[in-house]
Amino acid sequence: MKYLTAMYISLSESLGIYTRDQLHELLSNNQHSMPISRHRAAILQSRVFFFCAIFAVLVPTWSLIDRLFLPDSLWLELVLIRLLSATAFALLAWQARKEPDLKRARFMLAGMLSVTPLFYLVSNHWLQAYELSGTEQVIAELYALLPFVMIAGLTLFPLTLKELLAYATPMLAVVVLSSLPETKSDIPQAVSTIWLFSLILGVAMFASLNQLRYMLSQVNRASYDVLTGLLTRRAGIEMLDLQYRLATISENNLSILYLDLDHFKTVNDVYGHDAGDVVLKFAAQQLSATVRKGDSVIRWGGEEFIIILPTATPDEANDVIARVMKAGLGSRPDGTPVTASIGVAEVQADTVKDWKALIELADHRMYTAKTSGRARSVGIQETQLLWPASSAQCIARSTADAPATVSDNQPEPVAS
Ligand SMILES: Nc1nc2c(ncn2[C@@H]2O[C@H](COP(=O)(O)OP(=O)(O)OP(=O)(O)O)[C@@H](O)[C@H]2O)c(=O)[nH]1
Repeated sequence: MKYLTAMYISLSESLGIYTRDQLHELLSNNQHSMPISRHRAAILQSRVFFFCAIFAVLVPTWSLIDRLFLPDSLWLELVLIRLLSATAFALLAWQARKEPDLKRARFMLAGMLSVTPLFYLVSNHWLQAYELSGTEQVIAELYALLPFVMIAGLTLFPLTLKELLAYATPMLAVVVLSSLPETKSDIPQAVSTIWLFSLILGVAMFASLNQLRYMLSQVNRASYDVLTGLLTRRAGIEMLDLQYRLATISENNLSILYLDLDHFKTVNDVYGHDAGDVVLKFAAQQLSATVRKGDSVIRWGGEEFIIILPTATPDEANDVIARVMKAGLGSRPDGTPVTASIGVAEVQADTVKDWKALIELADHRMYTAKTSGRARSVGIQETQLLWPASSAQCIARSTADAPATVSDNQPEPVAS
């Protein structure tokens, strides 16, 4: 038992699994965030493209070798399936160049991994019908390596355990079926083939999971802001681009809120950067907790946030603002509420040409909210005062009255 526990620990460490979530991320893609799914789709599709393009050329080219060493009738049969396989690979390569999409990527990979076992089953059937010897025999033996090559190829794709099992099981079935011993003397050969295949499969799964783990850590690092846990600007741009395109294609609305915390600099200046961090972190948590599941909150800059609200109408965007108000953004170290100026823009009423124009518009409206006295939102037609006018004035006053510097040992901000 001790030995098994030690093995489990060392396996978890080598796969970088330290939390339950990390384990779930490796088991299935249910908990993968949008940036991860997008990156994985892009990697899978680009690799499927690469290998299918190579196989589309290599598979028919190999028939020159068959031509030299195999009987004519067998060569003709093999050419036929080589051409069919090459066509399938070329089609897959062509499809894999389309926009990355996880469903499509998995489908392409399944296609790629099925062509070779099918090719192997048919070629094996034909090869068995001939009495081959010498060089012919050697060439025939090379065909038997095809499933091993394919299973080893899994190492090149960052896959979850569920996907690996789904892809590997049919291949394992093909190998078991084609190795079934006809006589007692064939048993050792069959066992060693299946054993070798299982070993390579185990190593391939480990390598694939390791690659997924590495990809997850890289994407998470680039996509999530360390302080707030929100999407970084870089990941946010990808999300905006995607959501804008989805809204245009589906003719749905898309609203965005551009929030900038008011007089935030003074928190840093007066109470120190650490206190500023606490205020920022709390405000970010409040925003995340307020939005719906499909919405995204981005840390756009220092104390600037963008909330993407797919399909939201202006009324629904106002509902989100009302929820933000109800939850509050926390308090500054002096007890005054954290307020924000918000610019609202939307795809349908604001006729914009792309997501950049949408952001510019929301930014412009946020700036209008700032210059109109802060603590309010500005949309296409309306301006709403969100916090009582006294809040913003009070903050402005306290900013002016605040001592020049205060030690870092200030009371932490209190959630409102
Ligand atoms: N503590 C902390 N401060 C940050 C962080 N990122 C940016 N800031 C600070 O946020 C402040 C932003 O200040 P300004 O853009 O001048 O705006 P403001 O004081 O909020 O005033 P208005 O936006 O005009 O209401 C700067 O002092 C930055 O140093 C961060 O990660 N942590």
